[in-house]
Amino acid sequence: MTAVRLLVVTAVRAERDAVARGLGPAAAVECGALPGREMLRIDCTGDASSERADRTAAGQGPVRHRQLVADLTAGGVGPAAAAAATDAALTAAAVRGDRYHLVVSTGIAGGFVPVADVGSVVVADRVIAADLGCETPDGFLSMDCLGFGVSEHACAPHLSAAVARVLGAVHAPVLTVSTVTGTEERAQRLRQRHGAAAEAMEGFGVAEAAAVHGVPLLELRTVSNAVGPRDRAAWRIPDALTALQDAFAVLYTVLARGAPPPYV
Ligand SMILES: O=C(O)c1cccc(C(=O)CC[C@H]2O[C@@H](n3cnc4c(=O)[nH]cnc43)[C@H](O)[C@@H]2O)c1
Repeated sequence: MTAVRLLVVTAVRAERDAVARGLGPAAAVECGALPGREMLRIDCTGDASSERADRTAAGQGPVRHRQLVADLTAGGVGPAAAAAATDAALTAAAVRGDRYHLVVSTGIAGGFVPVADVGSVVVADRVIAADLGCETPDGFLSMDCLGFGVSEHACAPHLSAAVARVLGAVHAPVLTVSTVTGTEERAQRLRQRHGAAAEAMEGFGVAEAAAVHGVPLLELRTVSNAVGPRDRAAWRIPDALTALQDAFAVLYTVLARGAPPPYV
């Protein structure tokens, strides 16, 4: 079976480590693929995942798992940091002649309640740069309206739909913002303009780099807070990190046992 090579980009280490726990139990090793950047590598097909295959297949005969090698990086908060980290990793892989099959942008997010409640999982069908453009008296003009490029990227349609189905997740647009929404007014404006399920700060940056390299994209978010008036005390970050870990355990089975790459 073809080995799947995966690049996972989070904003912070707590998210990266939750992903590593979900993809485990194989140990993550520092692979130092890039100067000045930490990269964890997990080969999910070691002895430990053979045990997992045995558990999964108990009483059903042997189930073969595709080899899955995941590189995990915490690229920083915001679309610029995310784009830089993703491009660096994709360029290094291309130079090594060892290209990735899939890039996953992931972490916690704000949810547009009730489409995505706190504690829920969102898999993007597309990522939208929601505050990159021009504010005018007649409304917001996006990058494509201005003729400066695109303002959204599609995620791998079949894969993202399959992952959402298996996870029981919301499958809808995820916004990328440089400024976290902190008022009901802006939340309503974004809700009406895009019909999105969640907002976060990195997806579009990851997507821009992935598009340049021609690598398919997934964005998977777990909801730690409602989009709207700032209420830090209501954030459920530990729960969202646990949900992220659980979601990646499921993603592992989809990638290791579902349709092989190329992802479409
Ligand atoms: O201190 C605050 O009030 C505050 C409010 C919202 C977000 C933050 C962050 O530090 C979030 C940064 C981090 O988490 C993702 N995230 C989570 N929830 C949201 C959200 O509602 N809107 C945008 N981003 C969110 C984001 O991707 C960043 O990586 C602090």
